[in-house]
Amino acid sequence: MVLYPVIRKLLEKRVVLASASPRRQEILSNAGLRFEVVPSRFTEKLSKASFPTPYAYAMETAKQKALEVARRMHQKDLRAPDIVIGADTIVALEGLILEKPVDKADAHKMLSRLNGKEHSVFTGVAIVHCSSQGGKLDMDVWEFYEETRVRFSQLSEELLWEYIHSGEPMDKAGGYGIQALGGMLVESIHGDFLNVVGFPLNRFCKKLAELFYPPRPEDLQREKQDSIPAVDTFDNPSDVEGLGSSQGGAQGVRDRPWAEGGKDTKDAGRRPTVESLPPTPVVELIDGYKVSKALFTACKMKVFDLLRDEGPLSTVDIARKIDASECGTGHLLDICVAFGLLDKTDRGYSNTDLASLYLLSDGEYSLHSLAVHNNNHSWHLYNHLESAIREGANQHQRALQITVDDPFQDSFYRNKEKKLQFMRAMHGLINVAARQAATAFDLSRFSSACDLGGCTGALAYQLARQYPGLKVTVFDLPEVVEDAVYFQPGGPQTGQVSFVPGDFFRDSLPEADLYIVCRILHDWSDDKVHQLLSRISSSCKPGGGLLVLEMLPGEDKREARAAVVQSLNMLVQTLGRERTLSEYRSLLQAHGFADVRAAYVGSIVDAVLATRV
Ligand SMILES: Cc1cn([C@@H]2O[C@H](COP(=O)(O)OP(=O)(O)OP(=O)(O)O)[C@@H](O)[C@H]2O)c(=O)[nH]c1=O
Repeated sequence: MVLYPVIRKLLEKRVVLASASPRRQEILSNAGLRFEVVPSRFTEKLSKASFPTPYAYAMETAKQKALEVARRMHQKDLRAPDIVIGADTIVALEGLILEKPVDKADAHKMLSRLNGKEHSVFTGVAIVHCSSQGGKLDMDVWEFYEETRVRFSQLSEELLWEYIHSGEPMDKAGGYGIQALGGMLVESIHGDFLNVVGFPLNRFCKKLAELFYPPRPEDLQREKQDSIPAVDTFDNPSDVEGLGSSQGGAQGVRDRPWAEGGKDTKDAGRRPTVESLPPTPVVELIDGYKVSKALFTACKMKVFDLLRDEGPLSTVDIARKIDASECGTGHLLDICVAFGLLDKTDRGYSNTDLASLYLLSDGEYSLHSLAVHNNNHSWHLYNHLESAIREGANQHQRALQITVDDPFQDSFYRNKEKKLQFMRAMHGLINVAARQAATAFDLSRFSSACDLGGCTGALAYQLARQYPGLKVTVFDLPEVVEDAVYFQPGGPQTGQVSFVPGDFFRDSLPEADLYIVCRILHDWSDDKVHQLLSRISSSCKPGGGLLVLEMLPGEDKREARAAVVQSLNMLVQTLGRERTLSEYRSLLQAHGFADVRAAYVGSIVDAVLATRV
């Protein structure tokens, strides 16, 4: 029996599980999936230190496992499967990533660490969608992860050793198997059990459903209920696929009684009554701005820095130190707790791991400046969203009394403090996305790259780290380059990266095998994009590459919420918009690029790589 209709869709495809884990095989075959098993030969040797989070490491390993199998199968019989699934399960405790123990002593070390404490189990999953044309393999990658929190009870040495001698720990992340004897070590679990066992089946099904049946607004209600549709909900999967986005077909409303409540319905008897109203995400949507604003304010008032330096602290102490009322501070802190940014115990408030990672003003992956930038700048523009919608244009004139021909030169770069604020915000954002962007494709065939509009060099340094033979030039306006020095990391990569001042619309571009535009094209109108692509195309040698890093909305390939929000943002703030993969494909082909490939890698950017003909 197949509960999720999307599993049925996969029955028509050649699916390969790139995993030797018997648990994964069992979980997926129990779900009714039909697949071949081709264990990956990718050795799990990625440098853990180069990942901002444990789950980023698990997702990358999962992706590499799946890509290795897809490439190998393609090479072997020139027929890649349609879909390759890779997964990687890790245990994370206090910043440490635990994989499978190498021997009994290692298992003992791991289990002793976990003893009496709560840890997280992350499984990263990569779904690689393959297609081949003329013998060339194209791969789109979709990735996600699931976290489950597991608490071990306090265990004696004797019990630990007895468990280790059972042999069970050896092929399992963290040195235990929750599904068997190891279940006795576990006091509590919060989250998906199967995720601990090795495969987050529930999230996998939801992800597939998103990919194959992108959600319609009215589906949000059901999503909120987080339910798996009943068996008979989608008897014929094609019914669901065929639903139009506007009115919904006759088949479509079968499992959406609320869809019939509209003015035009003939069946007014099925209108929801106040007793039968479904849970609504609308209030949450309405309240969204309050939460954003609370986060901006906590960042501005440096609450997270304070708690890093002096926490845990009580409300009274925090209020005194940030020079605020006790009652107001209490509200702010409670919101931060409710949204997972602060922990509250008898000893007071302290930062959660999430806040420590992203919200300290000087953290390596700090998004603090991005929050402050949204507060100080974007917020004012969004006050005029209605005008932006009516006029189809950005709102600098109305909100900030400036006419904008160039959204950067005119609004940020005229004032040193504004410029640095903007650079800090972009630096944080790109730093978080840089690793996924740099590894979305294998770029090792290029020996030089030029990052156009590369700002502080956040992406350039990550590229240098990933490809030790690559020389990267960051090309940006003189006023940006003069301050990029404040953002340079130390380390061996410094020598690989250089900065050249210039305007990519006017000055000649530095020579390179690979040109990169990361979150640049979305700032500009089609005319300007054509101008820039034509300049890149003239500088790029045949066989050279162009890597476009932008969000890719539409294409029915994945949930596109972040991309459509970003596209709206471009309307309000710039002269551009987000473009779909088909649009990029046409643009790039029009300027002499071919072999256009996409990788759906993250929530901040996706990647499109093309080769100069
Ligand atoms: C915490 C826990 C883990 N596991 C197993 O740990 C392996 C992780 O290793 P991996 O590297 O993700 O996978 P693998 O087994 O090496 O297979 P592959 O996908 O080929 O790399 C997987 O087996 C999982 O089931 C359990 O069976 N039970 C548990 O409670």
